[in-house]
Amino acid sequence: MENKILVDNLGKVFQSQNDLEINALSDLNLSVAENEFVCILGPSGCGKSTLLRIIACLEKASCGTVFYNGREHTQPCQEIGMVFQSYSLMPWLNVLDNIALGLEFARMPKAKRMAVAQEYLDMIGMSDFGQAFPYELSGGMQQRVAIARALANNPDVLLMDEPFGALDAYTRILMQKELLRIWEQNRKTILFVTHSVDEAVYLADRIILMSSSPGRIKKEIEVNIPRVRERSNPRYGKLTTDLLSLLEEA
Ligand SMILES: Nc1ncnc2c1ncn2[C@@H]1O[C@H](COP(=O)(O)OP(=O)(O)OP(=O)(O)O)[C@@H](O)[C@H]1O
Repeated sequence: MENKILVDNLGKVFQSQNDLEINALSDLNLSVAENEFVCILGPSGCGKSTLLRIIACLEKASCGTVFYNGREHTQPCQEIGMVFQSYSLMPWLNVLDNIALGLEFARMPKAKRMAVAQEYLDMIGMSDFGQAFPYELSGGMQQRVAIARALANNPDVLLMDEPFGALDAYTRILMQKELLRIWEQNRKTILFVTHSVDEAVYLADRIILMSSSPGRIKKEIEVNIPRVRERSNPRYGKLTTDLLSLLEEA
């Protein structure tokens, strides 16, 4: 399989307010194949968000290179979409206009982009909320809209930074299923950051376990459990337990 994303020898040092150096990422090498679903799991502060932000070109690396489709990736682009931890909706736009925002930037005609936005609104189970404004929605609903907005742009690669962290358990499971359905139907490449071992085991083809100070890759684990994965499957339970103990050491 071809590499979609290749991260070569990446390092990131931040300068703190009191001029200390924070070694956020060091010696990081990672490849994500076309159509692969990769989860990044690791303790708080190990550099997961920084890694995603560098891949999206929202942050500069201190050293190393990111390649997209074999070419050095140096500028944010529509083909690589990102969903953040916080909802990041435009408060002055209603839900449909928020979802259609990227399509407007891409100069899609209004009628077409509204139809696409409605399609994704239906997908997230919020068909009747197109005219609502973000302040009228719960946190979980806002995050679903942010996910619909990212998907509506039809990116080739989707970078997702703990996108379901703020959702209630029931909605989270629904969204996980929905994301897998979309990924299988559209064969996207997904790099997904999560704190949840269960979420990583449910979603990923491969799990990248990171350790902190400095953030680096500790282990890569292929998840060879057929989908749809059942949480009652003993292999699911065993992998979850193994990952939890690895995380304790991370
Ligand atoms: N803009 C910044 N300036 C200074 N230090 C930063 C900055 N952004 C991140 N850091 C530091 O870099 C390290 C990695 O942060 P990052 O947010 O990438 O971790 P994370 O694994 O995503 O954490 P969490 O799981 O809690 O979201 C942390 O020590 C953090 O304090």
